[in-house]
Amino acid sequence: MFHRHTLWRHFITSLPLQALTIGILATLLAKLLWLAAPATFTALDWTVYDTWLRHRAPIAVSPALTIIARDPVSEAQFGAGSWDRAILAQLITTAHETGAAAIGIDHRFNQASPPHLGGAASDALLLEATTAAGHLVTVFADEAPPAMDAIMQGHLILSPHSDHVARSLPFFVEHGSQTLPAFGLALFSLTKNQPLPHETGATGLVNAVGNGTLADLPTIPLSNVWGAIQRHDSTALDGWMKDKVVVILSQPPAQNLWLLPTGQSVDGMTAHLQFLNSLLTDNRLCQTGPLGRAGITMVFAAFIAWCLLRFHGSISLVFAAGVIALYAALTAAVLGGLHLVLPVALPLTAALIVLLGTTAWTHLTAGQRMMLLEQDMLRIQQDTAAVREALVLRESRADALQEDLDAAKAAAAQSAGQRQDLARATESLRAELADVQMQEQTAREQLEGLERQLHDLRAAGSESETIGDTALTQLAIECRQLGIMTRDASLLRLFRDVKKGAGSPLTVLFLGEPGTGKELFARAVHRLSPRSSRTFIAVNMAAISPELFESELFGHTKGSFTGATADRRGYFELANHGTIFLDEIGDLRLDHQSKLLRVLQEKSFYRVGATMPTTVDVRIVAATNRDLQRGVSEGWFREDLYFRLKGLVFRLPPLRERAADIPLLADVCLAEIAGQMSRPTPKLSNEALHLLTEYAWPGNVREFRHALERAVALSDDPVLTRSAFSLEGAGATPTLPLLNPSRLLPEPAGDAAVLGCLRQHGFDMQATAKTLGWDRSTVTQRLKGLCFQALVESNGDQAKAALAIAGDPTYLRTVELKLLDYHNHLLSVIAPFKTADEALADCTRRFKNLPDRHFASVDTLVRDHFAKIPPP
Ligand SMILES: Nc1ncnc2c1ncn2[C@@H]1O[C@H](COP(=O)(O)OP(=O)(O)OP(=O)(O)O)[C@@H](O)[C@H]1O
Repeated sequence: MFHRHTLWRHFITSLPLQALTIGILATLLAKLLWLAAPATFTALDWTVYDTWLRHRAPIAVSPALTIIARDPVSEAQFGAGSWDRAILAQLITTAHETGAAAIGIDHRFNQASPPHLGGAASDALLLEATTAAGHLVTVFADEAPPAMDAIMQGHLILSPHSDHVARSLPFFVEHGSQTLPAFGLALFSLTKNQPLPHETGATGLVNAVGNGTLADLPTIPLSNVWGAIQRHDSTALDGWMKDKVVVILSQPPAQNLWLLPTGQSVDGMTAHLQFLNSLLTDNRLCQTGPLGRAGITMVFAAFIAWCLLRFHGSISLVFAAGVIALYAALTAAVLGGLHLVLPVALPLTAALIVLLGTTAWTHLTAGQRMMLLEQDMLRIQQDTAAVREALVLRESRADALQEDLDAAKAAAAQSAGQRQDLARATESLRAELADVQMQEQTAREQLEGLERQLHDLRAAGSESETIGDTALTQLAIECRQLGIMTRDASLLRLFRDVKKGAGSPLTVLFLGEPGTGKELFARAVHRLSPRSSRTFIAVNMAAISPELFESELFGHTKGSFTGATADRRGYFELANHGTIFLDEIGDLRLDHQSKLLRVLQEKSFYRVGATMPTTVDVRIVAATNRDLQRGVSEGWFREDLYFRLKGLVFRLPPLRERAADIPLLADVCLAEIAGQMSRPTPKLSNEALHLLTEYAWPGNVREFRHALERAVALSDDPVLTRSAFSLEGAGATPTLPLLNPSRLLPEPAGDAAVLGCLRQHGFDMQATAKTLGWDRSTVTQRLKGLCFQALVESNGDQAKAALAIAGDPTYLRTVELKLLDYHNHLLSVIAPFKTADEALADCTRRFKNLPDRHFASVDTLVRDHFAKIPPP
């Protein structure tokens, strides 16, 4: 089952999920706003439709429709009010006999004719005519005679929206137990001989010809038709009525008017006839239903939310605006092309809500997302370190096996007697080698995958932070006041978090390479904390002599040991109510670690020689450039102490990852250095600045400052050029340009250059070999020679030798492993021999690819080894 925390982590790291949630909430909120102001939202929602209706090209008038309407002549002839129903009966009979496809009349059969209009005789004639016509639709009347049951009755109702504009008519309305179809719809079904549709809740949109008045439809004056009937003019009657939908408008114009989107007020019959015309000309308009509208709004809102979350700053706004504009164009295109009306108000309101909501959400969760990203990065960094270690071991194993294989092959060629044994040994070595090479390849692929993930996370980390330029500038000013020079966004963000954490009592741990400013930040924590008016004590744990550890840290009482001539307070007491900075905490011996742990846990300790404990109130800040996590897994750092120190952890980025800081630091340092030497401040040439920016700076700002000091001291020029800096000196790690490396470093290239290239590639043999254009075993032999040489120079101290080769502590572990492996292999090769000379003779054969200059080191190592073996 999913843990709540896991779900939250999953949610906050998944952009699509967040976008979808924001989309759903925005849709709901937009709907609520709609309910609060329905008229405004309705008017906005139909803007595109209303505008389109007024400005589009007029739709066709159906040739299959004939509307017979009263005219001044007929008014004079038959009177201005209701007619004698015998006239209507005559018109219906004529239409029927002429072959009309369907007949519609606006007559209501709910009252008997008065005697002066024909009375019962005319009623009988009309009933007879309508019954004979069959295909006939009348307007619904409450109490129609029973004989009307065979004839269809339609309603003339429209459904005005909340802004009082009538844009649609209901397909059906309920009246008591009856379901009445719309007049136009009923006529259309009759004409086409189709059953009425079963869409009870559906509505039809009016797609009016012209302005939507009756005059825009094909009307024929009643007097003309009547004249033709009198003259028996069958040609004219055929032209008007044959195979057509004939609608006879016998009633004086109705008083009940509806406002159309075109701005015209029309009666219900006109609107229904407009609808009928749109059906006959296949110009029926559709609109999305409530579910469709909600769905479209949700997708639209979620997409905008995704744009805002995915891209930051003004780019995200440009994307969001683009999506909105695209949707507006789409609504117009879909209405014009597909005759489908898409929602407008709901999506636009939701978009606005998303715009505000997403900005607020991003700000509210920025800290959390950053924390999760950092956790992920830390985890992947640990995985990467483990895989790198596995890779190094496999790589070394593969190289050693290759050497053994070569030696076995050479032996097999020389010794005829043991040929079979040697062939078997060769075969098994070959199989083992293939196996190890495969494992190496797998580890390499895994490593590449992890490094890609790390890269993506770093990119996400720098993207997901949305501190504006003004905020960054303000942070840079605050940093400067504390002596921290930077304009790097990641360091400024870290400073912002340090500022936040400084107020809490939590222990702070700074990690980072030497010279990255850990002590500077530790002092900043103190100055930004409520303890800033009290003492700040910095203790270098690596520099305290082991014998004096307790006395230095906890103090002693007079006479507690020889030389303790008076009571003395230790650093913890001196820092009481203030801050103690435990620098180089990773270099603390294990026995001292447990003593320190007790103080951190209990905030009390015994002075050396004291019988009563001393209690203090101190804020702990610690720093190290060593990997404490690895220390825990390798056993040189106590896990409980590590957890005590891990209150707030900050990893300071190395200078090479903060290229923007180089010019700033150069300006500040040069001004300071020149001031100290009472000289005018020199400038840096562009080339020199480029060199400083390209350099890897393993000693970070400290090394950077020293390089500038050296350059200023040795040059009198007002402009420091590239030649003023000797960065390829001891311990330097030049960054090799990515030119054709094989041309740059021919085979006899100096060891320093090969080492530089190895460091540049993090001691990845394959990558180094590729850059140099050599095969991997040549690079391995070079590194092996260098490792042997470093071992000799450090008198067999493997840690020291590894550090000399690694240069940068980041790769110390990798080099340590390789060095150990090379050395162990050498020892395993010479193990069977009794004397150094015999062993060396075998080494010459075995390590035939090792550069000659390194054999002196092999010689020393082998002889030292045999010198240590006691004589039998
Ligand atoms: N951002 C910075 N702005 C100005 N000076 C800096 C900056 N970072 C480091 N320095 C300077 O670099 C030198 C080394 O800094 P600091 O001692 O704080 O580094 P550190 O990480 O604690 O080094 P170590 O691990 O070797 O103790 C100091 O002189 C410090 O003032």
